Amino acid sequence: MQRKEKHALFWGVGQLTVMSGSVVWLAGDYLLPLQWRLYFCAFCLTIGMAGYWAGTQFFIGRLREIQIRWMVPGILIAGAIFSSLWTSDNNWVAPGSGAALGLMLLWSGSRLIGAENRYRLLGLTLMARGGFNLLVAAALNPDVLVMWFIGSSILKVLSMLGLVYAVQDEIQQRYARTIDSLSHGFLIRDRRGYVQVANERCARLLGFNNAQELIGLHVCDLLPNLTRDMADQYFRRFEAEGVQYPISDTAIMRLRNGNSLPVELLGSPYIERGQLFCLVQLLDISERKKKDDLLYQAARIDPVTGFFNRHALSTQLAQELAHAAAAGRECAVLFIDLDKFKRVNDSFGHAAGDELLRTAANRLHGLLRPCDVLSRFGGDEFIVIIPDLAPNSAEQMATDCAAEIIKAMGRGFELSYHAISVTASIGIACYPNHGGDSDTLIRCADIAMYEAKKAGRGEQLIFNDAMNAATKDGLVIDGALRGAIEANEFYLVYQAITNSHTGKLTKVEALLRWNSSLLGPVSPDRFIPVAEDSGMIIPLGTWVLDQACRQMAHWKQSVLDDVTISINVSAWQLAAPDFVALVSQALIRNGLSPHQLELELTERVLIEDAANVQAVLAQLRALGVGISLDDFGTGYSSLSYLTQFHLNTLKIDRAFVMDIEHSERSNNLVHAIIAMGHSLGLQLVAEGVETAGQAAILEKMGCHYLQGYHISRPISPDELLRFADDRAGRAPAPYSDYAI
Ligand SMILES: Nc1nc2c(ncn2[C@@H]2O[C@@H]3COP(=O)(O)O[C@H]4[C@@H](O)[C@H](n5cnc6c(=O)[nH]c(N)nc65)O[C@@H]4COP(=O)(O)O[C@H]3[C@H]2O)c(=O)[nH]1
Repeated sequence: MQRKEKHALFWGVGQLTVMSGSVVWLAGDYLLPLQWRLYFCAFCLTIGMAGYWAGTQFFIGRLREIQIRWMVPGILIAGAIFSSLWTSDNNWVAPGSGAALGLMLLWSGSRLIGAENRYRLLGLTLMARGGFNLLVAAALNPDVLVMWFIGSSILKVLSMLGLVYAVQDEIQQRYARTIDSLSHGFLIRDRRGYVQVANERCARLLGFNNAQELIGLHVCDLLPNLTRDMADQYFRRFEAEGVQYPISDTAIMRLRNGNSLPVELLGSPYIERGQLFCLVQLLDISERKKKDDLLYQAARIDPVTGFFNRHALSTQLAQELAHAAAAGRECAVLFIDLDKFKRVNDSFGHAAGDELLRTAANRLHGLLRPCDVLSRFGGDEFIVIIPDLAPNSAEQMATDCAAEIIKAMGRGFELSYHAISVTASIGIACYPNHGGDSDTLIRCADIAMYEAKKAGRGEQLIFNDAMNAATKDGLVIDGALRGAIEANEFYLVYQAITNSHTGKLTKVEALLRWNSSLLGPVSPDRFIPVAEDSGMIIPLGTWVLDQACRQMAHWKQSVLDDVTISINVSAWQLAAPDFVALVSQALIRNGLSPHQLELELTERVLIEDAANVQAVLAQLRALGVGISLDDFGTGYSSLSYLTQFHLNTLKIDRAFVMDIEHSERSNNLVHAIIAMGHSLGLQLVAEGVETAGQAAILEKMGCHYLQGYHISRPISPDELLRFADDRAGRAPAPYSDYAI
């Protein structure tokens, strides 16, 4: 039972028993014999007084448990005393009761007047009633009884009003205290949208001095993005059936000082006097929103460069493509890869790598239009979206932009502690020519970038279908390469390299062959680049080194005992930290002397990672292993490599040898290479010698060794042995019968 109801109960019981006692006494002997009326009235009086006393104590919060426990015995004792007093002289019943009641009411009124303000009216009326009762008790006669009845009825009505006022005020105060103690802002709006009730927290949240200032404002005054229509519609949602309460929404509220505050609104409807109201809780979510924003940023922004990351790029590109499709425009995607970035990271550390990425990104950004989008796609890869291009202009715009980027990247970077030069390779794909969705366009641009990288550093290429086919081929080969070593699908063939003057077999080149169980024979030109990309070249290269050395060991004591075997080594193998150890172990394991092994490198290997390569080559040279530069003349052809890397052998590419008989230019070029090789003390091998005429010219020019189909095709070990036997037994002569 609620507090006020208990109070009403006590007072009600008091009132009722007093009235019953009065009625029974006034009814006289008609109702009960005197003795019984005396008992009844004595107990009615004590119960009535106990009711007033307990009600008052309860009202002012002083009613204790022990007092309640003693109430019944107290009533019985007091009732017994009254009845024994009145039995001796019943003239005292009416004045005694009036006086006792009057004193009780005076006490009750004085307690209430001394309590809170809201009890004053009630207290006054009780005191008036008490005084009135005492007066009447003092001058009791039949006329006074009527007056007493009328007067006390009026005062009772006034007491009731005082009670109603006190109770209502207390309920309101309690209600206000409750909503003010809520940690959330809280307001009640009516059907028209006007604030009816608000708590202090709500006022503080919205920058008002007190809740009163909010009363009467329209919700549209607090929510800048809300129109009256929308506010009305919002309300109608409550009237719709099946809606779960509270309805939750987030909104930006306008503060009194004009600032805004993100809040979560929880709205619950309720009906009061047939009117629909909405009770709204306001939760300040500015901290949560800040965190959300941070998370959102973190999910979209690359922490190193501060530009979009891969995830944001896809979303952005999808939006640009949707816009382009709707507006009949074109769009270009530039896939940019910083060449040699890995080397910067490895040599100068990640801090320098990050600084390079940041500087490069800022430089890139400086070249773009405001509407272009720059993102770091991962590692050293950036993607630029050039949106909103006129029909048939995307490729031109993209190549112009790519040319500017390549130029800008080529200017070199002054980092905090290092000056670094990098180049950029760029692949371009355009919407709608190369694809209609972001994944396809990014993939196409990536493929084109890869091809651009293959074509040389600092290049740009637009995607075409042939590139796609090459990539698909690469993927198929990549899949088939897995497990191919374990399945013994590789073998080596050997191509003779003979002395140009004597025809004696001096060296053999080990060439890798792959007979794939899935794809059949696959040429090294197809699978070596794929193996290099996937990293498979490391175990494959180790296998070749081991196999070639083992074969050499097998040829010991034969006619091939003193030939040198040369094997091709890719850049990745050379970069592996244990490469020198692997070479040395292979030699020891197979009982070979280091000068019997020559490693063939391409020019690209030398420039990829010059500092590291130089160190590794120095160790290999120290070991006694020969180093030969393959395909000389096709790539960078920098003379500085020849001195810088202390090479033993220079292999002249077959592209020059091929035309030597008919092209004066090739002839002059080969001549110059041979002369230069002589001056540097290098051994010279001419590759791709296919005719006797070529062999004769090369011999005349002073080329030391010849290799090519004219001498022998790459052949199996047994055939090579027969070839060597044959050569050892007869005079120098053109030879081309061995072929596989
Ligand atoms: N047209 C013509 N071609 C001639 C003639 N004489 C030799 N050839 C071919 O020229 C290539 C010489 O090998 P390369 O320049 O090192 O070029 C090699 C080498 O770069 C790479 N390669 C082969 N085996 C290995 C290996 O074990 N490891 C690595 N990393 N690369 C290898 O694959 C390339 C191609 O190898 P192959 O297909 O075996 O092709 C071989 C050989 O068959 C000729 O007179 N005319």
